[in-house]
Amino acid sequence: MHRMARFEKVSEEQFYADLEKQSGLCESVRDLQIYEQIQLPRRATAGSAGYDFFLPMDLCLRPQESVRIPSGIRCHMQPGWVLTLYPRSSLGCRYHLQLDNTVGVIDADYVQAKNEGHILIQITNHSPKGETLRLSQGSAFVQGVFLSFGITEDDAASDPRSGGFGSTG
Ligand SMILES: O=c1ccn([C@H]2C[C@H](O)[C@@H](COP(=O)(O)OP(=O)(O)OP(=O)(O)O)O2)c(=O)[nH]1
Repeated sequence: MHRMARFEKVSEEQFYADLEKQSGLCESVRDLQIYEQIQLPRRATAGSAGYDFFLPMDLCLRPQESVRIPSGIRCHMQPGWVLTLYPRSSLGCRYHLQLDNTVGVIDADYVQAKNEGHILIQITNHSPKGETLRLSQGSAFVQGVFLSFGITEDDAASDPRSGGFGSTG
């Protein structure tokens, strides 16, 4: 097994700055000191591929509602690796919970971005039965899998990354 990455929390300032931008979330957590309780992603079993990401706050998501969740997490990776994010199967099956970008792609150089590489996770509750999704703080809600990748023989990309979500055009 390759050991090529390290999760850590973003700074408290960065976490709350990104949280402030999410009006729906902020109402309920403004006065709570949730930064201290953020947990690093972890695997549930010795053979799991997925690192569970835990909710930094309680979540109530009505049918067809979306939210961008600041995970509080950044990830250092060695070159040649990418972290991919997917819904947990249990939530996908019951609520058809989806990442709005279908799969999250966290690049190794994102950790150097101006926002400290803060991993943001945008999800929508597509419940076919019109159920509201309620999860409490600390619940696992998505999973991250590390993948290795190759590049083309004539690849010459050299620009540094400064942001995410469309920052490179
Ligand atoms: O669910 C996600 C997906 C991406 N990102 C961050 C990490 C990633 O490295 C960066 C850029 O993502 P991506 O390359 O998928 O988006 P893009 O629209 O192509 O943006 P860019 O031009 O910044 O590469 O945004 C997240 O925080 N959460």
